[in-house]
Amino acid sequence: MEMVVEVSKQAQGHENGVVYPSDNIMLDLHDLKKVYPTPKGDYVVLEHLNLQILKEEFVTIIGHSGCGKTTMLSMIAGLNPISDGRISVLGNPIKGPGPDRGVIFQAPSLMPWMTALQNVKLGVNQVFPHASKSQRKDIAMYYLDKVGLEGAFHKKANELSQGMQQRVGIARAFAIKPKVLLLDEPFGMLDSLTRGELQDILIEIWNKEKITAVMITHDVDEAIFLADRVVMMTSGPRAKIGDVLSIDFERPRTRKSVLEHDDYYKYRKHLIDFLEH
Ligand SMILES: Nc1ncnc2c1ncn2[C@@H]1O[C@H](COP(=O)(O)OP(=O)(O)OP(=O)(O)O)[C@@H](O)[C@H]1O
Repeated sequence: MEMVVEVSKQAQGHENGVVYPSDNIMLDLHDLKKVYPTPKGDYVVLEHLNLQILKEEFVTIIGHSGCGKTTMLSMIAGLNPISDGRISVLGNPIKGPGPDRGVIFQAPSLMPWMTALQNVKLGVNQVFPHASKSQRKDIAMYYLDKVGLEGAFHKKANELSQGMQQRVGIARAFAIKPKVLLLDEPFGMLDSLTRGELQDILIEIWNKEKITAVMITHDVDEAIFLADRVVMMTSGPRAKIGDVLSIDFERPRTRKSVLEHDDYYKYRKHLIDFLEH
């Protein structure tokens, strides 16, 4: 990724020795801390966590189970209070959830009695209250079409397979046109074929919409295939960013081209070595 360095010191972000011009930074996590009170006393999950994510970047997050990945993502989403430090979107500290950040969870939590279209329209109606009814419907249909659900607009959510429900979840998140998309193991419960299909759909829409994506995954291959950078978290308590790996494969990528690339096993080894130590 090309770095512009001719900016004043004050307007720069610093991370792992890399300097980013501030107008290129979408998300800034600064000295972030999270403490959960427990019956045995305070549990410090995250401490001194610093991470900057660039506009239009796709970042994947890996780390051992329980290190605090979901905690970090839910704090970015504004759904989990920050104990100390700061999270900013385009330089503005977040104060809670907002339509600038869309979230996709492992289970999409749709309204089961509503159709796919109605589920997507729920978010669209909230975010675009001044658009006409037909404009809002068009937005919802556009994204349902993009995720391959053109024939299932009027199916109730509880009549859809898990993979189809997650497609609705993806459509719903993109339809509110967020600046940042936050994904918490979105394909964790799906079979590998569906998982691959949805990865392709996700990348296609992300690429077209030019938004920033932050995705937690336990799958090292998925982390490499999707990301511009893979962020590795240390094990808790007091977890922080342990290492960051830039994935320099050209886009668009195919699984075949990635697997056949000379650097693929080097990247893979780097991530596995981190997780094993
Ligand atoms: N509300 C809470 N109160 C107390 N402790 C919590 C709370 N939520 C999470 N934790 C603890 O904080 C730690 C981090 O949890 P978190 O779910 O963020 O980890 P994770 O890395 O996303 O895990 P996984 O990969 O298994 O999903 C865990 O030890 C968890 O038990």
